[in-house]
Amino acid sequence: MTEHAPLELRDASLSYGERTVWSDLDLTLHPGDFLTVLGPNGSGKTSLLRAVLGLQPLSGGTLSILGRPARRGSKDVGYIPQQRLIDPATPVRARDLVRMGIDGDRWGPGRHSHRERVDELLAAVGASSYADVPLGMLSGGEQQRVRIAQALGTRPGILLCDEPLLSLDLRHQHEVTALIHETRRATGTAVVFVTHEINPVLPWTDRVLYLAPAGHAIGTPDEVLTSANLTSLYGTPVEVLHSQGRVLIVGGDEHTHHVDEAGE
Ligand SMILES: Nc1ncnc2c1ncn2[C@@H]1O[C@H](COP(=O)(O)OP(=O)(O)OP(=O)(O)O)[C@@H](O)[C@H]1O
Repeated sequence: MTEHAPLELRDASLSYGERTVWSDLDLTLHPGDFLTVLGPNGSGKTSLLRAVLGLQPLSGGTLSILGRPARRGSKDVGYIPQQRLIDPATPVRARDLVRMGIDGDRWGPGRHSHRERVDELLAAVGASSYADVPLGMLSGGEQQRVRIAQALGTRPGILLCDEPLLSLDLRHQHEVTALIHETRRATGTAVVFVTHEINPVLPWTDRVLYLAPAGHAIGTPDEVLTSANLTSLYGTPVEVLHSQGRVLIVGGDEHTHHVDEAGE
């Protein structure tokens, strides 16, 4: 039996009406791969996630997940949304949210058989001690851990992360990215991580997909993040600087490359 890749795109393109967001995209993710998706506002990063989630059809080419077409609600795809703080008044507890990741969005009393799995998922993300606390009372970093546990509920082959670090401080950014890295090592889940800031995920990134108005580039961070490459992708001078293991991109659409507060 052939092993199917968690994600395969062949000659893929995505358009909204007349506007083509990206095209000629060829990409194969293997189990455990960590792909970081970068690009300026409007370059189609979210659209790529929506295509993998089965919410947005391609306008050309093919996309398959473990050998099957993308499908809305697929248990093969886990999704961690952008960090949004939850209403402090919500009665939903951490363990309820994680159970919804296993059950789908069905409410009602938890099925007893899932209790162990929920406990296991909460423990894997270090959230056992606040399993019964309402979500709205947790810190942003704690909420994001619970969302990771929820996304892993169905043991997905691919984990989509949509800027999950927004509004987290540096320590929590590091904890969340390290957790996602450990998860893909332990479970073989391939990771697609959309972000405006490469540095928090640079240590874990196997390959970068850089989407830009003039095209895209795929390769290791060293291959893709060069002044020559980005200058050609943006069509305007861009300089890539390296300092103490961090990457700083100057020029292009500068405001899309936040320099985190660790920068000197
Ligand atoms: N449903 C839609 N109908 C028409 N155009 C759309 C739709 N969704 C997105 N677009 C357009 O497609 C382009 C890509 O949008 P997308 O949200 O994928 O970019 P992005 O890289 O995620 O941007 P950002 O970094 O700002 O989140 C944008 O120009 C956007 O306006």
